[in-house]
Amino acid sequence: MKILSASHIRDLDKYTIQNEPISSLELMERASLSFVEWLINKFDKINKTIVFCAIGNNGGDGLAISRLLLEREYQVQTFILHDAKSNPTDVEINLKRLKKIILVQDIYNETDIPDIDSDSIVIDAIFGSGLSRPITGIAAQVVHSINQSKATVVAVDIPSGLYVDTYNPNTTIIEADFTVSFQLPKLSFLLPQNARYVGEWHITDIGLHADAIEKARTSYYYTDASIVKSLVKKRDKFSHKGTFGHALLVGGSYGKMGAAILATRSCLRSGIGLLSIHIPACGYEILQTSAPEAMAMVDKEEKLISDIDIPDLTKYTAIGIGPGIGTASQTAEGFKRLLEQASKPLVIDADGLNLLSEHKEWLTLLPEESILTPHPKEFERLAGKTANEYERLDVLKKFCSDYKVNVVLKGAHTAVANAVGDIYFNSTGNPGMATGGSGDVLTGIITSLVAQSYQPFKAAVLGVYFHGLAGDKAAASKGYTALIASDIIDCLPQAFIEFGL
Ligand SMILES: NC(=O)C1=CN([C@@H]2O[C@H](COP(=O)(O)OP(=O)(O)OC[C@H]3O[C@@H](n4cnc5c(N)ncnc54)[C@H](O)[C@@H]3O)[C@@H](O)[C@H]2O)[C@@H](O)CC1
Ligand SMILES: [K+]
Repeated sequence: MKILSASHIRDLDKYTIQNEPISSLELMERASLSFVEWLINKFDKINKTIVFCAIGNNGGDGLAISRLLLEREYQVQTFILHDAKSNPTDVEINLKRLKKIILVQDIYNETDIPDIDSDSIVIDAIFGSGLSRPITGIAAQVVHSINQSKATVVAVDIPSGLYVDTYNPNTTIIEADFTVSFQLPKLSFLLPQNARYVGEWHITDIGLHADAIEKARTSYYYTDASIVKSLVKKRDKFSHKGTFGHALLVGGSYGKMGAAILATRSCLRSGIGLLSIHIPACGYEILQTSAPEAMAMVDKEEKLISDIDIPDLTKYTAIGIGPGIGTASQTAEGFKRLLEQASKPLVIDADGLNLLSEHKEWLTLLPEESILTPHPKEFERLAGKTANEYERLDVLKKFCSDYKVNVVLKGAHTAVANAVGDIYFNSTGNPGMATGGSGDVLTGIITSLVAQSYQPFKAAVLGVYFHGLAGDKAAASKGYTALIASDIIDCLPQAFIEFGL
């Protein structure tokens, strides 16, 4: 799915109205109906809904939603905030329609704000995608009352106060339990700093024109099943193991062989033809017993990786380095030599990233299209601190463009960025995956896909998606608390099978 800016959304709206064609009033009705259907489907029992509307189109949705709920015999109380001057026509019409059935209560000042029962559902239709400045005055007081209440809060399109795609330094923002948004996800939903405002978010299809969505230009995408289907390559019956590449993984040190093993096993489970792994001598038996399918090469050092003295690097179709290597000075030297010798993109994780942060001058040695997979803290060490997550996206784009690399910025909606400024946010995964070894598993998957000749950026997007999907399948049987990294590997087969792979 595409992620569009506030102005693109307005254009999409206009295009649909002109070309479907449909009146703006009808479009508002369709959006409101999709919200009501979601609401009724979600909650078995609805005691009472309290709808707060302002007088923009988001408020218009709220008025239409109130009427549609009343027609379905739900108990509804609707309040309208008189904050702005003039009402758009569609809002006027919806207000008149609603006033024929119930008394719509006005909010002019603080004493007009109702008490909010804890067992009610509050529908936030105060401001939507048209919000252009921080919320102040009576609207701010209403937002605070809603946030202080114990009621379940459902936001229409976007929590009031949040901007679609830019940072709002003002914190007068609705803290919704659920956000039901129209047609496409909004950038702000995907940034962890907004999780407390957005809650659990859902998208409803309101039939905005497909041609306009297709034509809209954006650099932000939400990696869903349809994007994944368009990127994966099926195996044909004449393929042999040479078709699926030969990967090299460099990992492990004394006490951290587990990281190398996890990357090895996930690489094997992601379709690699052949896998060699360079490990410290102490890891030889561990590796040969736990992953007999991989070929082991040992370092001259017993406990760590030093000289990654690999005769012919060109025979490997991808090289992954980092899991469990540590940051000892001999390892740093070996790592630097590998950077100098490698001509194909590298996949770099964990201590590989720490070594890069300690030696930023090595960043220019990275082969083009290499993939770096940092956590936010690791990224901060590489690229510097930012004031907020919107600014971090700009830094992410600049970093990728400066060094001509791909970065997988790990988090709840992992962001995969490339050198031309595209960012794909992932849709799979769960909190159970925040556990030791999960990142090593991801390194193995991405290395495997690059080795199978997926273009590195696509390999990263797909690797992140399948890693999350396998994690979701693991969580379905193990739950979030008990989930460990090996469970993700065990569920990779199911994740690939789901896409006919
Ligand atoms: N995008 C779509 O396809 C559709 C959008 N609809 C609804 O329309 C919404 C967007 O409507 P609008 O653009 O009218 O804007 P909003 O309803 O989001 O409200 C903004 C209105 O308040 C004013 N305003 C902005 N910031 C303010 C502030 N801090 N304090 C007071 N007033 C402020 C603006 O001038 C504007 O009139 C969407 O969020 C959605 O709910 C739906 O009705 C139909 C389909
Ligand atoms: K809203």
